[in-house]
Amino acid sequence: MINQGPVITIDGPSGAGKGTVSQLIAEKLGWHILDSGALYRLLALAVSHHGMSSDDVEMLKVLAEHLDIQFVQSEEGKVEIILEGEVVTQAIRTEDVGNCASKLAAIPEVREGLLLRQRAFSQAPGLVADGRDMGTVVFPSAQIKIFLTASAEERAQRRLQQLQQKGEAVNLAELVKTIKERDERDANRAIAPLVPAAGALVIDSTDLTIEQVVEMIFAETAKAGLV
Ligand SMILES: Nc1ncnc2c1ncn2[C@@H]1O[C@H](COP(=O)(O)OP(=O)(O)O)[C@@H](O)[C@H]1O
Ligand SMILES: Nc1ccn([C@@H]2O[C@H](COP(=O)(O)OP(=O)(O)O)[C@@H](O)[C@H]2O)c(=O)n1
Repeated sequence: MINQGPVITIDGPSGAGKGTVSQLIAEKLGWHILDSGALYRLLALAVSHHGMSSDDVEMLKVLAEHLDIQFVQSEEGKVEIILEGEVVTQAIRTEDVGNCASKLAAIPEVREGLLLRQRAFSQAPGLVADGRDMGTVVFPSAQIKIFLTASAEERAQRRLQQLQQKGEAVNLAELVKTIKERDERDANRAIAPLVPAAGALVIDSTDLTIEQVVEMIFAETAKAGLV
């Protein structure tokens, strides 16, 4: 792998705060960001748009390799996600798309198809990569590896608020159930299961604020001499 600058990987289960924290760290450092979950979500949406079967794994691999995606940064710093010419920034964030993404993510050919695309995000001055296997598979030589977690109940509560703000009708018991199902699938799949990378700093954010988590990761970055 060509090293295009330092990489911070932030892996962990759904709702642990990875996306929020990655964004804040990337802004603070002026580095690039990879939201790898968005790639799995985009693939899920494309499969549904094209009416494809998830049994045809070779076709899924081809689609993953060639999916027409753009991450476009607006002047206000907001990122719009475009799939095959259509703005899907909001459309990929539904629970349905997330569940479908989680199922596709267990297919080895899908992960293989997305691997090089993810590595291509590693560009100077540096990258903050958010996902499940960033430190274990995609960027094994990352300078800093974080495993961010929180209790399933806390994560479901956070997700509830997030979805309610977007006007999506969900209930807490249902969310706890799907979060646990997703944890189970992520942790037990044969390929790239969700586990802390060797040497990762494990942060349990259940009783921490977003700012406290950001500070802890920033302190690691400073300790490693990257800022
Ligand atoms: N440490 C924290 N304390 C409280 N709420 C948090 C914390 N970290 C994240 N959140 C909130 O939880 C929700 C889910 O966070 P998100 O970054 O989307 O998680 P992930 O990317 O791990 O799925 C967001 O609404 C976010 O503001
Ligand atoms: N690097 C990654 C990122 C996401 N995923 C999968 O893709 C799904 C969507 O990722 P996400 O981070 O956007 O979603 P949430 O689980 O936070 O809702 C997850 O449920 C994972 O199963 C993965 O397997 N590997």
